[in-house]
Amino acid sequence: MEAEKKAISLLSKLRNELQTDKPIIPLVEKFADTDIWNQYLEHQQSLVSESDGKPRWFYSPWLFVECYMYRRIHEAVIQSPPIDDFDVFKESKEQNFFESQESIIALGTHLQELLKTIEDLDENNLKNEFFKLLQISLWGNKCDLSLSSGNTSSQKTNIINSLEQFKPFILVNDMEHLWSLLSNRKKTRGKGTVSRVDIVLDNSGFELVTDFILADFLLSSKLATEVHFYGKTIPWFVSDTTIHDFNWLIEQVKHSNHKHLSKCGVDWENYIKMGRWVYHDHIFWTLPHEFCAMSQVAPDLYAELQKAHLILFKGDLNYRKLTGDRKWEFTIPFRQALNGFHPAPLCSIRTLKAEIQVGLQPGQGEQLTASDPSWLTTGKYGVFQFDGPL
Ligand SMILES: O=P(O)(O)OC[C@@]1(O)O[C@H](CO)[C@@H](O)[C@@H]1O
Ligand SMILES: [Mn+2]
Repeated sequence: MEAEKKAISLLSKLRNELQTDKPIIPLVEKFADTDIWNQYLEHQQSLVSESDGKPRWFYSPWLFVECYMYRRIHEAVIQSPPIDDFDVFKESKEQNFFESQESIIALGTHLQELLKTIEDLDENNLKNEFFKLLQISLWGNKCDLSLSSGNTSSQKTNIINSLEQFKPFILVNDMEHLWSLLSNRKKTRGKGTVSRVDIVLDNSGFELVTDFILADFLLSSKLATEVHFYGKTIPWFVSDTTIHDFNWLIEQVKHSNHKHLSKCGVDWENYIKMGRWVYHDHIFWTLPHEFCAMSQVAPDLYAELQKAHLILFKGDLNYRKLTGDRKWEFTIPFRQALNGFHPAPLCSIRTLKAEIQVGLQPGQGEQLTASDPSWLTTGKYGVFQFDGPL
């Protein structure tokens, strides 16, 4: 109880600092990333020219203060042993999973039915199935909990039946490039060679299930021989996946009463045991840095990503970090916004929740603003935005 009281008082202090636009202060508790964070704060400070020279909550870049807020929430917890491994968002993440049960069962059933005949599917049918599961993973990204302020944001209807209806809302659709890349590699790779797809995960719960379904299909269709996942080391943007969420979800699926779903769970656990699915942790994902800084700030992670043949970046926050969260013109090419970040061919799979979008056709953004003024922030629109080999 003493520890809880302490954590709550630290959180109240944080809320007060935020609400009254106090200066951003350095982190105090020693943790793996404390020094890098404090260096970054100093760098932000050097950019401020006002009289007291301190970055403040209301006048600093949104990406930076938002990441800082989640890092400070974590600091309040690690300063309060013995509850220092407490995940303040655990309950809402689990609730999202349970509330999406029907939809999850429908997806598990769809996958298991598909796997029965996958060996006999011709090229065209395989491609159609690939596109379906990509779109499911895209719309799964609607279900994040930070946009809804931690309120329920589960998937209640069977998403498979809605794919055609949602298609007009895909603003950039590079799915064909993904297919060409993976199917050409499948045809030309020699026996025993690897095709590796890396997925930079976003939200736990329903979205993570859609990512697992896609990853299972990638192996079962032989479009990939290995899938590597990247999660967050600390609780992040409410619903983001940690190793605990990753393992918890597979356990839940495995112990489901539904035979198709529990089969999914058994298979997924086996993929992990066999090293065909690999989970990676790295503190870089919970730093405020944009991805073009990765090769300098986290060269080991950059080198790991370079081993992939394709990297899928899930979600809105990853898109903001890919593009530096800048006020780009809507028509600027995606590659230009990536600003030199190119560990391997990559694709952002993201529903739009923040006021940034690049790579649109001339006039497309203006047209959307006229017909649907909140198009950038509601999660109603989505993109598959690919940046191919250099
Ligand atoms: O990355 P995700 O889960 O798709 O979205 C995270 C998000 O909801 O959090 C922020 C709002 O707090 C926005 O950047 C973004 O829309
Ligand atoms: Mn998220």
